[in-house]
Amino acid sequence: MKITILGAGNMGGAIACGLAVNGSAQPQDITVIDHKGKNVPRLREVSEDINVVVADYSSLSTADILIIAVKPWMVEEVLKTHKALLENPKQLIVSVAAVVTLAQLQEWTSPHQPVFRVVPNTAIAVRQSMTYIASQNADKEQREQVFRIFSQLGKVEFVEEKLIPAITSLTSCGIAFAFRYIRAAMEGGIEMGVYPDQAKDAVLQTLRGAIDLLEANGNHPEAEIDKVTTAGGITIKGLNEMEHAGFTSAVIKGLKASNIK
Ligand SMILES: NC(=O)C1=CN([C@@H]2O[C@H](COP(=O)(O)OP(=O)(O)OC[C@H]3O[C@@H](n4cnc5c(N)ncnc54)[C@H](O)[C@@H]3O)[C@@H](O)[C@H]2O)C=CC1
Ligand SMILES: O=C(O)[C@@H]1CCC=N1
Repeated sequence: MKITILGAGNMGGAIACGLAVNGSAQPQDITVIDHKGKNVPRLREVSEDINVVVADYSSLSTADILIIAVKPWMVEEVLKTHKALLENPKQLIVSVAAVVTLAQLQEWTSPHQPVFRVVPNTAIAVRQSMTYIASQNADKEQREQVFRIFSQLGKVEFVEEKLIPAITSLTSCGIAFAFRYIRAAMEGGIEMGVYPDQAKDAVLQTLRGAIDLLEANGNHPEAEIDKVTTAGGITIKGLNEMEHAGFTSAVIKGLKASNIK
């Protein structure tokens, strides 16, 4: 199965590396096209067998799966510019471009082309993405093919397209929100006299513990909070202070601001 990835940036590069490193695709079956050469050395370091090409679009016509990983506003242009090479009606067109819809992908390819809208996040670089997929004109086997690719790179779920903007906010943008929490907690720790590296370790292991607990027992987070907050104790003082400063409201507002339909 030949996979061409258009765009060797954060997403395209991470997908190529992830697939090559874990052996889910033969590196020689992966071609990465970028119109600039700056990312080539980084990809070559991961695997010398991946075909990394600069502005050579010939593999578009032979790929079984085309993964489009350019900026959203460039998707229409690249698909239209290279339309003559995209004539295989069975080729799976997979776009990771946020805000590009299935209807647009259909319009810019052909009316019966199997098209996929995929929402990963940057943790795809360490094969820990939460990836959501919506598709149109794809049969069960084609959906399974795309599912298999992304399940090598983290957790995958199929969703209806109408959920994609909210899911994008929670996961693709959400990873940045999680980093911001980590940074804020580190800064608090540093102000209290903890060294930065130690503060980072403390926050990361605490978050890991929180995730493992919720996954192990399936509880609602509030049930776990209840186990921590001793009546009259110190945790509730901290939580209430955070809420006075608008913590929950700030998170919800941020998520909604990123929920672009
Ligand atoms: N960065 C993120 O967290 C996420 C990004 N996405 C989507 O992934 C897509 C790519 O984003 P990034 O990888 O972050 O961007 P990026 O800017 O890192 O990578 C885009 C790459 O495409 C290349 N490119 C541009 N035009 C080209 C052309 N005509 N032919 C070949 N290559 C071309 C650029 O040189 C660049 O290397 C975007 O559509 C974005 O919405 C989706 C989810 C998360
Ligand atoms: O900020 C953005 O627009 C892109 C899409 C989701 C994550 N990064």
